[in-house]
Amino acid sequence: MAEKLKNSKIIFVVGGPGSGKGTQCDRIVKQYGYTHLSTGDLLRAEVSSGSDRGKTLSAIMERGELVPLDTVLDMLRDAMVAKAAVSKGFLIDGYPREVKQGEEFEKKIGAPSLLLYVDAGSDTMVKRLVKRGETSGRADDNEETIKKRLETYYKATEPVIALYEGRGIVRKRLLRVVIGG
Ligand SMILES: Nc1ncnc2c1ncn2[C@H]1C[C@H](O)[C@@H](COP(=O)(O)OP(=O)(O)OP(=O)(O)O)O1
Ligand SMILES: Nc1nc2c(ncn2[C@@H]2O[C@H](COP(=O)(O)OP(=O)(O)O)[C@@H](O)[C@H]2O)c(=O)[nH]1
Ligand SMILES: [Mg+2]
Repeated sequence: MAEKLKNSKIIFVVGGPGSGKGTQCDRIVKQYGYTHLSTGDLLRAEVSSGSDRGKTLSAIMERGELVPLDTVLDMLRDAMVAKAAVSKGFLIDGYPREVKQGEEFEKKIGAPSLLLYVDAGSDTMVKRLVKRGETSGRADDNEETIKKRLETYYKATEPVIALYEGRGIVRKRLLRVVIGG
């Protein structure tokens, strides 16, 4: 376990593509001052760096698939360690994406105190992502990749929510009720 992260408060933020994870995290940061780390953003930063590793990652992301667990967990841990001294707590957005990711995170870093489940229907998610794609410049915000991302989400990520529900630490936010749309 990373020694520096031993006493950190950890909140997992899980939800489908376009469900509003990033939007909710921004609000929580404003209110509570937590540190927001999005695995998607960390991966996109690696892609932008033009490294060989970034090229491999980019191809996987454009297919709407999950990148290898070790890659994403190493990146996430480095980012957390870098902020450990100044952070009141971590909002981990987009991780775990599969049950195994949760298990490995707990072995190497620690247990979450909460899982925030950002829920939205698939029609809503698709609509938002297509709209976001008009300006986001993200290679995966196109209809074909969006479809694949949704499939990956329902198959690999939904079981994560059931796992933590069993522990009684899931909180659900119905965004349509909170903000509308
Ligand atoms: N924890 C992870 N494990 C494996 N692959 C990941 C992980 N996080 C992100 N990725 C990869 C696969 C995703 O399709 C891609 C983009 O992730 P992300 O930015 O979280 O987009 P998303 O489709 O879940 O939601 P959104 O675009 O709404 O933020 O990066
Ligand atoms: N109408 C509406 N749009 C939202 C809401 N939350 C997020 N969005 C929009 O939906 C898109 C995806 O949101 P984002 O926070 O990036 O979701 P993420 O992919 O889960 O991180 C963005 O264009 C947001 O502006 C909401 O509650 N209502
Ligand atoms: Mg996001």
